[in-house]
Amino acid sequence: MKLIVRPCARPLTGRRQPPGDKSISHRLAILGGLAAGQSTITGYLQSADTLATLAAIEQLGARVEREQDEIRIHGGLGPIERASLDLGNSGTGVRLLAGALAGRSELFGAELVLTGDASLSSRPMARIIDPLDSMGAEISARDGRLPLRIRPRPLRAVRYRPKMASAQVKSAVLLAGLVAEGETVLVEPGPSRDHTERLLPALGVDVQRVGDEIRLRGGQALSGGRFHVPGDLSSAAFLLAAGLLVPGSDIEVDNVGLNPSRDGVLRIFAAMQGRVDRAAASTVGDEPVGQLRARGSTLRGVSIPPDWVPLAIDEFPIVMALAAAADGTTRISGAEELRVKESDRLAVMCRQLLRLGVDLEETPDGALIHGGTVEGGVVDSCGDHRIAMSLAVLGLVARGPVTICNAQWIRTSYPGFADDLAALGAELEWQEE
Ligand SMILES: O=C(O)C1=C[C@@H](OP(=O)(O)O)[C@@H](O)[C@H](O)C1
Ligand SMILES: C=C(OP(=O)(O)O)C(=O)O
Repeated sequence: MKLIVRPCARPLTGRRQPPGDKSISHRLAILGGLAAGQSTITGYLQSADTLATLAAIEQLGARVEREQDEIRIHGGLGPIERASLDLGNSGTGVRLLAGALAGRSELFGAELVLTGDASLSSRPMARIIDPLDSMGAEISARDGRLPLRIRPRPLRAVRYRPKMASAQVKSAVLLAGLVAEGETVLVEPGPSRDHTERLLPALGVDVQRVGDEIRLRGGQALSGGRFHVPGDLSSAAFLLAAGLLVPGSDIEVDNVGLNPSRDGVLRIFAAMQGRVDRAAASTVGDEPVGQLRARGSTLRGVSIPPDWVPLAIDEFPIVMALAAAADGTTRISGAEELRVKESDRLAVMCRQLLRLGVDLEETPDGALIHGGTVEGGVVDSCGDHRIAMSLAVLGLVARGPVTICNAQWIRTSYPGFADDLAALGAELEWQEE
C-alpha cells in the first residue's frame, strides 16, 4: 500500500493518545507467559510485532484471553515437543524470547525454532547467541542469522559485558539468568532502556543495580499481577515532530512513557530548538509517564552527541526527517547500530531524502544533513515502519505531495498512525500500489 501525504495548508491542532509502548508490551507478554497465575494487562500494543510475541507465548502453552482493551495471560509453558515460532519483523520479540526460553525446565526435551520475515532474518543474532552459549545454552543459527534452534537445558549464571549498549542483549541475558544457577551479572557498556529491570520486581523478582552492573539470582519464582502499558514515546515522536514542523501547530499527546533511558529524542528536539513542553507527570507501575505539547518551531541543525544515540535509538529516522527541513547542518555520529535495524536506517533514510532533493552526506556511522527546502516525490519505506512514518511526517512540509511506497509496514508498531495524523488536520490517503 502507498500512503500519499499532501503539504499541510494549515496548522495541526488537537490531542492524541499514542498506542501502548512496544518494548513494555513485548516484555509483559513474555513475563506473563513465564509467571505463575494470571497477568492482566491493559493498554497492550495491538501491532504486528507485539501480537507476534503474544502468539508465540500462546503456542508455547500459556493461555491468552483478549477482551477489548484487556489481555489476560494464564502463565505456564509446555508441555510441548516442538514449536516453530514466527516473530515476524520483531528484533525485540526474537531476542528476548531466545533468552527467556533457553533454560526453562518446563521445556526441557523440546525443540524450538524461532523464525522471522526477510528483514529479521538478515539481522545479527550472535550478540545474544554468544552470551547464551557461555551460560550453557543449546542454541544454534547459520552465520549468526535466523532461524534460531533452541533445545532448552540447564544454564549457569555468567558475568557478561555486551559489546554494545543494547536493551535487547541485556534483557536476553537477564531473562536467561532467571533460571540459571548462581547470580547473573550484566555489566552495561553504556545506558540502554531499562524496562526489563523496572518490570521484574513487579513480578516478585529481586534485581539489583549497582553502578553499571545489574545483578539477578537464578531460581526466583515469577508471579503474575495487574499491569498497565503507558503510551509509546517512540510512536508519539512522529506526532510531536509533525507539530514542530508545521508552522503554527499546537498539539498534545497524553499518557506517554517518559523513562529517562528512552527520552533522548526529547533532548534532540530541544537541542534543535523545537518547543516541546512536559506536563502532568505521574507513574504507571515503575515507569514515569506524562503529557507532551509540541508547537510549530523554527528548527535548527544540531550536532548530536554520540552518547545520546542509545537513548534515542529508534528515533533517528524522524530526527533525520526533521534535520532535512531545519535551518543549518545536523551531524549524526556513533550511530552504526542503525545499520542493523529493520533496514539499514542510515542508508535507506539518506537514499529517500536524496529523492526529495535534500542535500546530505552519509558517513560510516551517521550522516551530515544540510537542511533546506524539501521537494515532493516518490519514496519507499524499504519495509521499515519507522522510515515510512518519518517520510510521511516530512511530506507535511514538502513542496508537493510525497508518496510513500510500501507504507503498510507501519502496522509493525503503530497501526493507527495515519488516522492519528489525519485527526490532527493532516491530509493523507492510502492507495493500493
Ligand atoms: O529492548 C527493546 O525493547 C528495544 C531495544 C532497542 O534495540 P537494541 O537493544 O538492539 O538497541 C530498540 O531499537 C528496539 O526497538 C526495542
Ligand atoms: C528496532 C526496532 O524494533 P525491533 O528491534 O524490535 O525490531 C524499532 O521498533 O525501531
